Amino acid sequence: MGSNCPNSAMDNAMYSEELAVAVRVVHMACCLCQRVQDGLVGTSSEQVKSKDDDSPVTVADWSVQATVSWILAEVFGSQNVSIVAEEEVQTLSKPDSADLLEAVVNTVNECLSEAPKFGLKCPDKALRTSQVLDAISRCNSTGGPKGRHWILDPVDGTLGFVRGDQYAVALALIEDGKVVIGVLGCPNYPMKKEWLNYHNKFYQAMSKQSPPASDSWEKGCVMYARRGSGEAWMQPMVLGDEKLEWPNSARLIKVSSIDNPAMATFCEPVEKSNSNHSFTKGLVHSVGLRKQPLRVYSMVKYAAVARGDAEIFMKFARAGYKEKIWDHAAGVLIVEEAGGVVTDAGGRPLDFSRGIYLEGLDRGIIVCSGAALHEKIIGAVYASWDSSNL
Ligand SMILES: Nc1ncnc2c1ncn2[C@@H]1O[C@H](COP(=O)(O)OS(=O)(=O)O)[C@@H](OP(=O)(O)O)[C@H]1O
Ligand SMILES: [Mg+2]
Ligand SMILES: [Mg+2]
Ligand SMILES: [Mg+2]
Repeated sequence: MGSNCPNSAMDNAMYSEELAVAVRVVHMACCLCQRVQDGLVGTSSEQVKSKDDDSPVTVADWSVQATVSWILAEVFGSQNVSIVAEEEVQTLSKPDSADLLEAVVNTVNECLSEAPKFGLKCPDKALRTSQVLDAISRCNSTGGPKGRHWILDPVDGTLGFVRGDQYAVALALIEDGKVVIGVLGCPNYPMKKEWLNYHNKFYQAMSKQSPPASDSWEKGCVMYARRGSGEAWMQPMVLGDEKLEWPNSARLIKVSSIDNPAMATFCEPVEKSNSNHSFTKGLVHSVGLRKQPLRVYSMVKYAAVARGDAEIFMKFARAGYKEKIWDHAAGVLIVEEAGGVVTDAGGRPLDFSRGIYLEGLDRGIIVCSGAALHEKIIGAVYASWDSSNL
């Protein structure tokens, strides 16, 4: 997987600066999110808003989008950078959002002031409100089949984020419709799965051990991959107050080698409204999976498959829902380069070339550690679809 790119050597040289900047800015974003989440959990916060579709958005979502947008424009030149990202400024610009906007501006400036620790340039002076709003609203590209586009989900799994649980920062680069770089920051997904927080459900399902006593443990991680390299990497997340020297240490990650369904772990979205749990229950049963599903917020599900903590991730959204490219681009590339297989339920690769949606997606998304499990799942979808009422 992933090594079928004919120009891999050339591509490696071509994307090295983009990858280095993307990894660094995702580390910065992870620190930002961790600070906001620490301040959010347990408070009845005014810092969480509802969007038109009732989904949550927070200070962290806007602040990460502004920070990443500002850094990419600074390094590559704003006229050269096209960014497709989730958030808009409407809610933030409303008169009754003045406090929220102030919190975003402060959060962005605090984060950007730390850029030099990550080997990036910080602004000469703090950004003004209008500059922060510009940075957010500049991310209004719609991608497409030609040219380079950055794809950003500033906080994926915002629901998990506000609940003090798993979430991810996802940044990818597509060129001519193909994902060429993927970076996934997972601030609550420790380097070792045994260290998952004892209070979260993911931990309870995966581990029976106590979390480490030390507070300097590697609580979060950042994963990344470059198309065609056949390699995916993971670094410990850097805590904001630590002395840091780049390059950060990275270790190779690989998908699991388990291909026996009875031994395999399957993950899926937490919310029933985001994926049909009863349909996957039937599939899982017919394929012979025995373990309870791991319900995890966000693209941490891709991360879990990429580093071998789980073998399968499936998502079947309700009919009519169109998956967005920022919810998948980084995760798909990292899983593929780590040796896994990602397709729609018809067995076709996901198409990132057609704007902000994964147009033409056949029913759902199937992510597997290997071809054998993947074939079994696709076969089971075919066998059970007609009777599923989906
Ligand atoms: N109705 C519906 N159906 C399917 N998918 C939806 C739906 N609504 C939202 N979303 C998108 O799901 C993203 C979160 O997906 P997850 O797999 O993490 O789901 S869950 O939070 O674990 O339930 C979530 O990403 P974020 O908004 O970045 O959190 C959404 O883009
Ligand atoms: Mg998302
Ligand atoms: Mg999001
Ligand atoms: Mg959202």
